[in-house]
Amino acid sequence: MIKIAILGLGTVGTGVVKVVEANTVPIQHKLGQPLSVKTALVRKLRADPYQHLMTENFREIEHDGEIRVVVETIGGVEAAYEYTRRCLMAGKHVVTANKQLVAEHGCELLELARKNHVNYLFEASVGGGIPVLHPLTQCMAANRVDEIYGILNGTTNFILTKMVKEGASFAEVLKLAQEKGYAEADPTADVEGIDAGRKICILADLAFGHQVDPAQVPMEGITGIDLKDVEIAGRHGYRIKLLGRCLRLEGGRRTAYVAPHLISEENPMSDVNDVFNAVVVRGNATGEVMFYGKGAGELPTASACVADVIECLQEERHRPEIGWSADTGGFASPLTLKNRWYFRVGTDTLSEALHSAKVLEQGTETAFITPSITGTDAERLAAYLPTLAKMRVLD
Ligand SMILES: NC(=O)C1=CN([C@@H]2O[C@H](COP(=O)(O)OP(=O)(O)OC[C@H]3O[C@@H](n4cnc5c(N)ncnc54)[C@H](OP(=O)(O)O)[C@@H]3O)[C@@H](O)[C@H]2O)C=CC1
Ligand SMILES: N[C@@H](CC=O)C(=O)O
Ligand code: NA
Repeated sequence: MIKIAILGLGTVGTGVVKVVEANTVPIQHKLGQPLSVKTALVRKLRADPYQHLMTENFREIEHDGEIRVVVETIGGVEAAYEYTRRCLMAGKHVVTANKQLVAEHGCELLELARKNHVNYLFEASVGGGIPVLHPLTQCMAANRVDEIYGILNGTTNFILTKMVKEGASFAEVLKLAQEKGYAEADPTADVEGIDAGRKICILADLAFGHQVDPAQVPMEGITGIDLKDVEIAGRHGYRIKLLGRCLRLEGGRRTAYVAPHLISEENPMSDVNDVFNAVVVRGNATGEVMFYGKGAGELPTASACVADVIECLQEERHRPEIGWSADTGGFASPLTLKNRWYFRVGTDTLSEALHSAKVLEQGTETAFITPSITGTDAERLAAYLPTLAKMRVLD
């Protein structure tokens, strides 16, 4: 019998126990032995179906020689960082869903894992249950990855879908997303684009092999989206989605950002709804490859955690190099990127200078799409016009 422990018995932690219990047969088939959860660290003991697993004492897990893999689902940085370090130093593999910790300290924790001859795996941290990090680093290993973009946050995609399709209010759908276990403990991270920002940083780290500092990545969420723009975009063949995007630039530089985009209805990404996420990876040999599935929720996320547990146990003697350097040099501002931009301005005419813009609608306000311009030029234009909305178009 192989024993594992869980740190934090919330939505994902509980899902891990459920997946291990529900899938004993297929898991045993892969490991040659049964797998079971021995201990779960909680802040406070409570009445719960899994009360028999609970401890409030981290040292019980740290010093338990029987526990070979620890699944960290506490979230945040402080306690999660300290416990992860201590588990790795105690010679235990660590698996996590915690994108904040991976985005901020992943490179360093991978190095610590390497030194201690164990694994640090985090497939659940991006795209929840969608396999994306393994395909990126393994199946697409023969490519130079030039771009990744995607819908990376289940909560905001769920909110946008329900608001647009069912006319639900923002507050009511956010509450529903929290009840379903999709949202972060502090949902500001979801709605302000910070969660998607952490995920695009992890994708960029792995794709480009260099640390991307989340503090350098502009992150815009969905709170500024006006349903009026959703309607205008819809009448002209576009949908509005929150995208994370990272690109390789000329000269070896890289950039990343999160922002709402207009997406043509012809692009399958425009039809990714509810809690579903989709990630497109553009490799120089494969062209665009798209990954699609549930980006949040108890069981999909737990599925990715347990798969990482199985991988750690299967590959105890084989640790492939992920290739993620702590060097942050070469990161460029996404304002240098050229795109067409959607604008809605509070005026009924456009100046001569904007004659090349494609006007979508004109009344007391004007909605138009610019030719391809840099983010800096779009900012200048926004300062010059009475701008009510401004968004990149996914070209
Ligand atoms: N929910 C989802 O769909 C997904 C979540 N994730 C990530 O997974 C992680 C966990 O998320 P989720 O399960 O939703 O969050 P929850 O808030 O549901 O669970 C976190 C659990 O950790 C416990 N905890 C907090 N601090 C400590 C501590 N010091 N010692 C022991 N236990 C502690 C909390 O206890 P208490 O209640 O007492 O605070 C809570 O039960 C996060 O990093 C999140 O970003 C990733 C993908 C999807
Ligand atoms: N809060 C996150 C959870 C999964 O990463 C989301 O909504 O995507
Ligand atoms: Na994943």
